[in-house]
Amino acid sequence: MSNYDKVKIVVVGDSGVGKTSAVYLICNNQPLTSTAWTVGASLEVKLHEYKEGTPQQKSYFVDLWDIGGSSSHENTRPVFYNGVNGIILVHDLNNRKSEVNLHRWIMEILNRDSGKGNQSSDEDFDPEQFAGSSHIPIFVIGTKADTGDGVRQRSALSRATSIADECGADEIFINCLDIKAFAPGSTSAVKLSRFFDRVIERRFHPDHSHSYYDRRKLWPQAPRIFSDE
Ligand SMILES: Nc1nc2c(ncn2[C@@H]2O[C@H](COP(=O)(O)OP(=O)(O)OP(=O)(O)O)[C@@H](O)[C@H]2O)c(=O)[nH]1
Repeated sequence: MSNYDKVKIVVVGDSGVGKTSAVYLICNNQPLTSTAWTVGASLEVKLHEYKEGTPQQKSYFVDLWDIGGSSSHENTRPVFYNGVNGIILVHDLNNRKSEVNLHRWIMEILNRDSGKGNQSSDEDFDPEQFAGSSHIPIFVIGTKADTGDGVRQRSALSRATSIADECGADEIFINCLDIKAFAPGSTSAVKLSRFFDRVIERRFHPDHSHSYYDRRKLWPQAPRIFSDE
């Protein structure tokens, strides 16, 4: 197998929101027809072309760690958060609570070393501090855009209430069962590719990534909390 450099991205969100379905679609370019609860975590790998079409183009492996959302596994999950280079937050567009709960998922990743796990409350979450202290790129996926009226309701919400906006992250709404959800050139595919580029840039070319963080007015003095730096 080719020896490409790789980055690690964890995919988190409540049980049943569609993490496994989204990861499968991203890595296999086809929808998953039958799913089961993810126990622990499962790993899918995508070969990504960094800065495709430019002289800097290079292939990298993107490891997508699909973390089981069941609360019964929360004590064992922190082991999967070591050396994380990026985070994909997944919520069900027809289940507003699943978006609110993403605060807890972020706190679980932040607290992985403290033993607090998922016991943090929504009130503990300070997106500015989170983004500033970790500098970890985040991407948000809203699933089940094909069902209910979740997309309409979600679009009507003020931007201030969106987790993506709180974290300075890009966001897409998709139907994970649609083979065209990440069709080449589509908005979703372009945003996802840009996110992978950011994760790779920050891990392997940190000198080039300042403009991204400057734009988001992050907190430069904050301690670095993730270990692989
Ligand atoms: N209609 C529709 N169904 C979806 C979509 N995404 C996921 N599903 C369905 O939702 C159910 C749960 O999907 P999973 O991908 O297993 O959810 P998960 O987040 O990985 O769940 P856990 O493994 O328990 O953490 C499955 O029946 C999927 O087929 C979507 O965009 N549209």
